[in-house]
Amino acid sequence: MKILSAADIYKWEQATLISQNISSVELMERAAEALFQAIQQYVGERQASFVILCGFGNNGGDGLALGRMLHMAGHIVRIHLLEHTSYSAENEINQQRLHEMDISISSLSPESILEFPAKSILIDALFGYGLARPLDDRWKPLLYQINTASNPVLSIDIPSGLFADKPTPIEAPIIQAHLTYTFACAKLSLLFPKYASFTSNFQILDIGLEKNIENTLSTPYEYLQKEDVQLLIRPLQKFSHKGTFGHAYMVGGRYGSIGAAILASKAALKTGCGLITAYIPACGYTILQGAFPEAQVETDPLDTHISMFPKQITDYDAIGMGMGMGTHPDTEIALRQLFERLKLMPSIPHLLFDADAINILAKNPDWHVLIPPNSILTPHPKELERLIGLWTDDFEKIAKVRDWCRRYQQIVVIKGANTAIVLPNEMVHFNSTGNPGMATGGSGDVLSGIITSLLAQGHTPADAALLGVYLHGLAGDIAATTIHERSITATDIIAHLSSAWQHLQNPYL
Ligand SMILES: NC(=O)C1=CN([C@@H]2O[C@H](COP(=O)(O)OP(=O)(O)OC[C@H]3O[C@@H](n4cnc5c(N)ncnc54)[C@H](OP(=O)(O)O)[C@@H]3O)[C@@H](O)[C@H]2O)[C@H](O)CC1
Ligand SMILES: [K+]
Repeated sequence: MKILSAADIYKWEQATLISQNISSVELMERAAEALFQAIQQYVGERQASFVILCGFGNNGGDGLALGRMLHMAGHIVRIHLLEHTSYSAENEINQQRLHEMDISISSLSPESILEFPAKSILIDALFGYGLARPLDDRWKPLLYQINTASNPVLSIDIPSGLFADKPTPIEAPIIQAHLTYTFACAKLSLLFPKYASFTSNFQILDIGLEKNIENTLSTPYEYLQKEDVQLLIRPLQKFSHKGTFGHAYMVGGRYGSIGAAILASKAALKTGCGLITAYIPACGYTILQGAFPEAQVETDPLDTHISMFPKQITDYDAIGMGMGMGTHPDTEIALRQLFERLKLMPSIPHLLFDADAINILAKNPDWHVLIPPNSILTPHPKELERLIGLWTDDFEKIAKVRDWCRRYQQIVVIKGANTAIVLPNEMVHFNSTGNPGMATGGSGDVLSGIITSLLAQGHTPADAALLGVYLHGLAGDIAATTIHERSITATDIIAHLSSAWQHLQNPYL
């Protein structure tokens, strides 16, 4: 699914009105109907109480129309409307519809002192994507009352005060929504860690905007969903043997963190590659063989860390390296020598660099040009910062990574909530699966194993990164259905990979 700018969503909306021959009030009614259905689901069977805070534009219009529908369904509804010199036409029509039904509207100003009945749900319909500049300090008292109330806050389209597609200064007043119902497509700001306190959760509501028109709007940003990744799966063949599914080589571990290599290797096998060989320092031999009999194990001549890469390393289909590897100077030299060898080879395996492999690369900026094109780097935010330097906001971070990927023709997977996969063509895919419980030690090692496995199975690097990230998040989401998010471990993610495959390949789920 595309992630569009506010300007493009407006174009999409206007072109839909013409192509479907409907009025903007009818489209607003459709949007309110979608909101109403979603909120009915949120409250369940019970009668609920709502306080709807409406602005003077179409975001406010949505709130007014929703208020009418909730009232008609028997809920207790209080509607507040910002006093203003002029309202949008659709807003006025919806005010009129409420008057005709004798549903009262109270006035609201930035100075209002409000009382929210206990257990009522607050609906934020103050500003949507029409926000033209950050809200000024005059709005602070009103937004403070909403943000500090114990009531749940549901935002319509976007938390009021937040720009959809450009940086918002976080010292400006912004609604802190528990859940945002956003129309037609995801918005960039809903996906960025910097705004997480305003947008902890969101749900996309389909309001029937014309698909053909969406296809004409171009954007470098995509929201990665099930239907996108299903297209990337390579089918299993009846006459397959273990060689068909590729041989992955997992390089990592040092004294004290052999577990990282075990997790990555297990995840690789569970994702479906035919064979895996782990290359670890000698101290890990017994541990790895004991923990994981399916793996083949090769060891470095040194006991504590990796000091060389064996000659045959280039015989494998894919190599994932760096998990728990450490940055010992010997390891650094070994990596440099590997690059020299790769340069001389006519064809090389697909490569994934994680954790300490990235830290070594960050320490040596002159090596960046040596990383073979189409390699995958999977940094967490701190590793990314070491690699590309600081950024002032998430928009700049993404711009810097896009620049990096184009310049070096590499794929960067920025790990975190809504992991972003940035491709050499500068497309950015934000993942839709995963949960906070996955921010746990070893989760990244599992992701490296999954992606390396998909590379070994013959997926292109871009497909392996997209499918791998989605699958990893999905396994975590399925784990969270039976294990509390706080208790999810990396091993649980591996244990649920099989269900994630089943879910992904089942069209009815
Ligand atoms: N996506 C869709 O297809 C649909 C979306 N809908 C809803 O419409 C809103 C967008 O509505 P719009 O009227 O364009 O804008 P807003 O309601 O967000 O607000 C616009 C008014 O706010 C004023 N404004 C802007 N910035 C500020 C500020 N910092 N302080 C005070 N006032 C501000 C602006 O006036 P200015 O001239 O002063 O800029 C506008 O008057 C969208 O988010 C959806 O909720 C449709 O209902 C259905 C289809
Ligand atoms: K809003």
